[in-house]
Amino acid sequence: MMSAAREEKITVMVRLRPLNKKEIAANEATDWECINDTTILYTNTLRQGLNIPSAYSFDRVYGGECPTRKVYQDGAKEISLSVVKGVNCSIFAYGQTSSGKTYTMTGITEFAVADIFDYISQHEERAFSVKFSAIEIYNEAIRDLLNSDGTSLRLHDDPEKGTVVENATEETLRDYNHLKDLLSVCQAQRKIGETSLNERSSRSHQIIKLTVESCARELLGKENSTTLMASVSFIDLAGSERASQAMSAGSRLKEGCHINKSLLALGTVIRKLSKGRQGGYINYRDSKLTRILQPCLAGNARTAIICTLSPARSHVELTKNTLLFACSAKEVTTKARINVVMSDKAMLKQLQCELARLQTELRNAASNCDCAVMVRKKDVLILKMEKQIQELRKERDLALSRLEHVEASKLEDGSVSDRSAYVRLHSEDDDLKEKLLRRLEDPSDEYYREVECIEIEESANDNHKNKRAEPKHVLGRSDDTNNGETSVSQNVKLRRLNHIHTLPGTSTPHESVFSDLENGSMSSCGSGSTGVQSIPLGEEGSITSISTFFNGLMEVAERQGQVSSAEDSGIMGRDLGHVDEDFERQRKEILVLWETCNVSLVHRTYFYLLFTGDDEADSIYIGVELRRLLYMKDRFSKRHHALDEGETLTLASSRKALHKERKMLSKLVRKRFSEEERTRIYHKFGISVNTKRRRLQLVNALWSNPKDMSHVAESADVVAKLVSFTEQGRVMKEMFGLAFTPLSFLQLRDGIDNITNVPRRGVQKHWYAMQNADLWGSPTEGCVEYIVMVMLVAANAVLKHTIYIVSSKEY
Ligand SMILES: Nc1ncnc2c1ncn2[C@@H]1O[C@H](COP(=O)(O)OP(=O)(O)OP(=O)(O)O)[C@@H](O)[C@H]1O
Repeated sequence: MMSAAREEKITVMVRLRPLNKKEIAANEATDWECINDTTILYTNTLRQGLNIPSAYSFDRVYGGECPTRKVYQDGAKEISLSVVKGVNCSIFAYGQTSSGKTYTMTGITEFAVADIFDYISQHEERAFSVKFSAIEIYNEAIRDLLNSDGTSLRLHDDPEKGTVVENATEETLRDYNHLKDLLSVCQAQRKIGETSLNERSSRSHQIIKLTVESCARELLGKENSTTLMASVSFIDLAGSERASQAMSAGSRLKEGCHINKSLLALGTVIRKLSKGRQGGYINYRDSKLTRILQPCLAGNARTAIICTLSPARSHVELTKNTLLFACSAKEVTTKARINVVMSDKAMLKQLQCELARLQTELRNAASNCDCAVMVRKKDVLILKMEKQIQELRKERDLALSRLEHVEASKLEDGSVSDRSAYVRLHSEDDDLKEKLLRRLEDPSDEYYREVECIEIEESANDNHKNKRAEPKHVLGRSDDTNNGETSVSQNVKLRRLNHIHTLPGTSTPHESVFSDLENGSMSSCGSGSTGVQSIPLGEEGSITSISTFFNGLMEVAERQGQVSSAEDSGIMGRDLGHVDEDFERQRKEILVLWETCNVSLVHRTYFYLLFTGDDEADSIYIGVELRRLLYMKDRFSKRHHALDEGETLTLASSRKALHKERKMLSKLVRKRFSEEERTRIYHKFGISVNTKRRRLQLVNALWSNPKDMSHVAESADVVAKLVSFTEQGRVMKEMFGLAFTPLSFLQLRDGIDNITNVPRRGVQKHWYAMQNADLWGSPTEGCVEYIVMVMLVAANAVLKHTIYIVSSKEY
């Protein structure tokens, strides 16, 4: 295991030796001067042809008088002692022959080893071992300096350690004296020859290597121990030489060629390394020297190079070459690390930590990618949908249980003995119903006459004739008779209700119901009309309950039955032929608004089929429906408006409810239509009979094009059949959530049917309007207004029918 790499430049030092005896004897001049600790000057400007001397700067520059100890202390000690802390390092000397490499490196090695031993002695808490090995590269062959058999050693490229010399002898150093002995052996073994420049010229590159291992004593021998291991190399290169100067021949010449060749390779590597990435490919395999030195030059090691110089003018070219090499070397960077060797257990533990770290990284990476985010979002969506399904199931069960409760109540109240009897009751005596309907729709019947029952109070600025105008409605009385006591709300006033049919003899009805009629304060708006009817109100002017309201109606009906026998054969007049353009326009507008406001399909169907304009009261309903829808649309369009207290209907909730309704309707398709009918309907709505979800597609297509009147009519037909519109049975209740409406409503409706046997078709739309008024009820102005208006109109209509039936001789 290795720590993070620490990049640093190779430390380059220059050491200028003094002129030796031979040179002095030869009266050699010197042109080199160390002007400070870092700069050396070539002072022979004449020779250079320059006006100023050339200066060379390095980490340290040492003149001839400088002892080796100082060179070691200043530049090599700190690096060489890195070995005891687990960092590889190397110190080597480069220079021409006889420049003082061996002289320098011998001293450096001894000082360094001495300091290493000093360090070891000062750090007893750690157990150290120092191993010594020494090789030389002679004529491109590697020799073991601790082995005298002269066998050439091979180089091996280890994936972890890099290039290693195989089978080199390693001696564990016992002490400093042991080192001295070994150095002597090496010295004796090293190829040294005499040249004209050096009596003891080193003819090989020598590499002395100390490998230092240390471990904390307390962990010694334990499985989880860790060991620091590094090596320091002291490299004494052979000197570059000129054959002419060295006057070498024979074996010396051959040695010189190999030396120069390997030094040339080293110089090339250094030069390329100094250029960084621009240096191009570096072939360390050009020589054994560069292969072995590779870690020192560009790998896991701290390195110091001491370039030795001869001061003699006669060697100036080689000296300059050395300085050029030094200049390149100072640009080279190495990456040293602390080398830790782990025991198996420590390694296992460390690998486990590493595995955990990588797994965390992988998880983090996975969680950051889009795919993972999408999967998580989908999971959340699935959970949400599952929750919704559960809630829908609960709602369904609740609705079914309430429905059963309602039906059970009906069976218990004695009006019908069983379910079949109930159904029969609602479908029997069609002849009678038809007769009654004919009677109701008889245009010659002038039983009713048109009155203005509510005063028109149009604003002068109102360009919309009446139905879209913002109303100021007053219930049951005109302004001139209204003292405010009977208004439903101070703010809710009926401004206008056109063409409401009322009974001509109801100008003095039951006092508890129509007090206004009783006191004769009816406005006489409208030609010849006298009756203004008020619906039953509570003490504070509000509608107390539907029951009260209905009871009032029934009382009026009873009185009418007694007082108007002479008129009962009169006219329940309606202008059936009057379906004005305004009505059609509003109807079309409503069709579009239904779609915009996600109004229930069943509601649309009922409304469409019931309010066709064949009854003049329909214009009231249609006007009110239009106002209601415009109000809804307005509320929906205010996207961020805060819901008023009690307001629950929003665009989203309406959309959701419509979606729910469509799903429910889709479940009825198979039940209500034969296969043949289904095929025909699918075809009509452009749905393939082979599509899996054709039923849902069908209900989705229903009422989807409000501007196509034939589509609207077909949609209404289909929905009417789906919900058994003609039977008004169970399905209608499910669709409209009648299970949630007050029970009294159902009882009232069934009551009036059963008691008076009023033809269903004639009153059902009014009941429908009333029921829906209740369902839509909320404390918003629009809805209250709507409820009041609808109830008034519906009550009037129901009253008409009731009175008619009660007073009818046919009944
Ligand atoms: N700094 C110095 N001070 C005094 N004497 C020195 C110094 N450097 C070298 N010498 C002497 O110079 C001679 C040559 O030195 P050395 O053998 O170390 O050179 P070298 O570079 O190793 O040569 P080669 O490459 O031929 O082996 C030796 O006698 C040595 O004692």
